[in-house]
Amino acid sequence: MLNAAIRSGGTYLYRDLCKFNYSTAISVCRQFNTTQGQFQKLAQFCSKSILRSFNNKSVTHNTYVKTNKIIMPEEQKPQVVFVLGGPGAGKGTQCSKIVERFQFVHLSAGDLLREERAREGSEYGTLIESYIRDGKIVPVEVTCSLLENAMQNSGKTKFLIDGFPRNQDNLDGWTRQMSDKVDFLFVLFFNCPEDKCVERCLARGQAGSGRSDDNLESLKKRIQTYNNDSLPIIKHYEQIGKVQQIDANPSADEVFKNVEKVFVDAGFQ
Ligand SMILES: Nc1ncnc2c1ncn2[C@@H]1O[C@H](COP(=O)(O)OP(=O)(O)OP(=O)(O)O)[C@@H](O)[C@H]1O
Ligand SMILES: O=c1ccn([C@@H]2O[C@H](COP(=O)(O)O)[C@@H](O)[C@H]2O)c(=O)[nH]1
Repeated sequence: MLNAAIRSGGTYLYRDLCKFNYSTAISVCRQFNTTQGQFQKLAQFCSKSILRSFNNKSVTHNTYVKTNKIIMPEEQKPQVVFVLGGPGAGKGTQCSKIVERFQFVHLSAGDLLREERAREGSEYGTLIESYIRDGKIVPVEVTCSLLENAMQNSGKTKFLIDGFPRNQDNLDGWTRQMSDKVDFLFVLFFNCPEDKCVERCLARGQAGSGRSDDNLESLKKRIQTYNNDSLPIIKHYEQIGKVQQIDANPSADEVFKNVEKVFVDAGFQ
């Protein structure tokens, strides 16, 4: 359809562009060197479908990208921070504080998997439960789709992705499916001694978390998976200068002082 539009040399554009999805429409506009005036005409014509898509996708209407003669509204990609660290390091606790202070959306990959496990009729419920209980990492196709859906459904643009990517399969899958769609900022890494992680998870279990993996047997496996599979991913991001490391040992409020500084230094108010 895109090729047909391009071949038709422009006359096709205003009449039929509204039938395209957002990305195709943008692509056609670029191919036709659409000017700002033409774009406005197009926008009026296609107000029902295209403009609604633009709004959903948080296009910055006042900003125009100028490349040669092409003048198009610039799409603001969602911003993503990955939050990593051992089990019980305090990722979820700190994410709640970041949400309150900086209005990010917190998406815990573990929570999304637990929700999917509990969803009636889910084809992945049994698989997810066996992976979680064994401290193993669920195939990325499942997790990445849950994350992408949650991002789209939120209608927001600043995300903390907590507990992902946890292994090479996660990283490869995310890169394939999501890297072009988002603006990745950095990894927020909570560095916590192993004994402290275990102590916190066991206390959380005893306090009634209801999690099937807050027990010593599952924790041994989770820590092994973390050391073998997740630490190399953190090292990878460190090598490309994308890790903000936080000491997760002190009290939650003390930890947050350092977290807050990272976000302020990154330009968030
Ligand atoms: N800095 C801290 N000092 C003491 N306890 C903490 C601290 N941060 C979190 N906790 C407690 O430790 C437990 C684990 O914290 P949290 O759920 O935030 O960790 P997490 O890294 O998200 O864990 P998981 O990866 O297992 O989901 C919770 O009961 C929480 O209240
Ligand atoms: O990307 C992910 C995130 C989580 N899992 C599985 O869930 C449990 C619990 O995760 P928490 O982050 O501690 O809530 C984890 O041990 C994995 O089994 C996953 O597979 N992929």
